[in-house]
This record gives sequence, C-alpha cells and structure tokens, in this order.
Amino acid sequence: MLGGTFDPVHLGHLRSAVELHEALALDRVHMIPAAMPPLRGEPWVPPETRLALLEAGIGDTPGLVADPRELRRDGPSYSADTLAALRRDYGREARLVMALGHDAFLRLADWRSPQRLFELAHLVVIDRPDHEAPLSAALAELIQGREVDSVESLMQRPAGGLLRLRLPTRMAISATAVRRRLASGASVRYLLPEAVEARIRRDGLYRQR
Ligand SMILES: Nc1ncnc2c1ncn2[C@@H]1O[C@H](COP(=O)(O)OP(=O)(O)OP(=O)(O)O)[C@@H](O)[C@H]1O
Ligand SMILES: O=C(O)c1ccc[n+]([C@@H]2O[C@H](COP(=O)([O-])O)[C@@H](O)[C@H]2O)c1
Repeated sequence: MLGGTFDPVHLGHLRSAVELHEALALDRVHMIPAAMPPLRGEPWVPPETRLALLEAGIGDTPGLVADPRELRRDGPSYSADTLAALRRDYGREARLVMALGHDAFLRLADWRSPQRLFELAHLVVIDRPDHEAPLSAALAELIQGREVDSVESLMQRPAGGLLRLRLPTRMAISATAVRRRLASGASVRYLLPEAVEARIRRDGLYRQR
C-alpha cells in the first residue's frame, strides 16, 4: 500500500511506487488516495478528481493499481482501517507492506492506532530529499525492536517489521510545489506525467484554491 493525498499525484509518487515494486518484489502496489486525510486540511480538489488523476498517471504501468477503497468509507481515512481491509482481501499469511515517505513517518506516533499498523503490515520508510529530521521520543518508542536491515529479513514474516529504504531515484518533488506552480502559471513539465498535466489543464484544476 502506498497511500497519499495525491493532490495531485506526481512523478515522486509514481517513480517510488515502481521502485518499491521492484525492490521488494511485490505482486502489486495499491496506490490509495485518502478521501479525507486525517492530519491535514481539506485537499484542493475532491477525492474523485484526485483518483481520476491517479488513474491517468498510472496508465498501464505494470504492478501499480489505483485503489478507490478509501473513497467508499465515511469519515477520516485511517490507514489502520485500510490495512485491515487489505489483510482481509489477501489473507493471514500474505506479506503486507505499508510504504510511506520519511516526512509522513515522522508523524506516525500521532496516527490512529499506530501499534495496530504493525500488527497488520510491515512499514517501509522511503528516504526523501529535504526531509531528514530526528525522530521524536514517542516515535522511537513505537518502532523499538522492529527495525530490520534487509528486504529478506522483512519478508520472513507477514507483518510487524520496519525497513528504511533508499530507493535508486530520490526526487525532490512535492505536491505543494506542484500546486504552487500551477496556481502561479509556472511550468510543471517533467514533475507530473503528461496525462496528469493534460487533465489538469483540460479541467482548469489548481488555478486557485
Ligand atoms: N518525492 C517523493 N519521494 C518519495 N516519497 C514521496 C514523495 N512525495 C511524496 N511521497 C510520499 O508519498 C506519500 C503520499 O504523499 P502526499 O500525497 O502527501 O504527497 P506530497 O508531495 O508529500 O504532498 P504535499 O506537498 O501536499 O504534502 C507520503 O508517504 C509521502 O511521504
Ligand atoms: O491513519 C492515520 O491516522 C493517518 C494519519 C495521517 C496520514 N495517514 C495516511 O498517510 C498517507 C499520507 O498522508 P499525507 O497527509 O502525507 O498525504 C495517507 O494515506 C493518509 O491517509 C494516516
């Protein structure tokens, strides 16, 4: 699972998903837009639009799936609920991985039921340029004894481990910067897939909040 606000999806998300698929030899990567992201304000565009942009961005990329399941639930999109649903789909023995960037990881102790996340899945933290802050005491305690140093050790069990991964291509692209550029009329070429930019232009998205 790679969840996100995806407001909008950009090449940092998509390239990370492809490299996760390869590095962890995953069957597939469920990219899941949050209908209502729990720890931030309302996104600029509605969930259905963010999902449509994600579908356009993924296109026919092998191994990546745009998964609409959080749009079918009411209330905040808690990852523990999403992982519980994925666990039901894949069964008790499946290796389940929740991937997140280092910036999102830094706030993990504030998430709903953080211990439960580890009962349901492994966590893989993707190194992200410009996001290297020290861990809080609460986060250090939460992950104590969980860290492993290789994909092989992670995949020995269905859930419960933590792996920090430096993917081959680190991209300093953020949706915040993309929105700012769109709103100011600056170029977003090569930050987004062409199909995503085309859809944004066609529908006049992100011109203003
Ligand atoms: N360039 C990137 N490289 C690696 N991981 C990323 C990158 N951009 C986002 N992520 C990760 O993808 C997940 C979803 O990110 P999100 O949709 O919040 O995008 P964002 O670019 O961080 O957005 P914003 O700037 O609006 O906060 C998070 O776990 C985030 O850390
Ligand atoms: O479950 C939670 O409490 C929780 C709190 C904050 C973020 N998340 C999830 O983390 C992912 C990235 O969130 P964000 O806000 O960085 O786009 C997205 O899938 C969110 O639903 C989940």
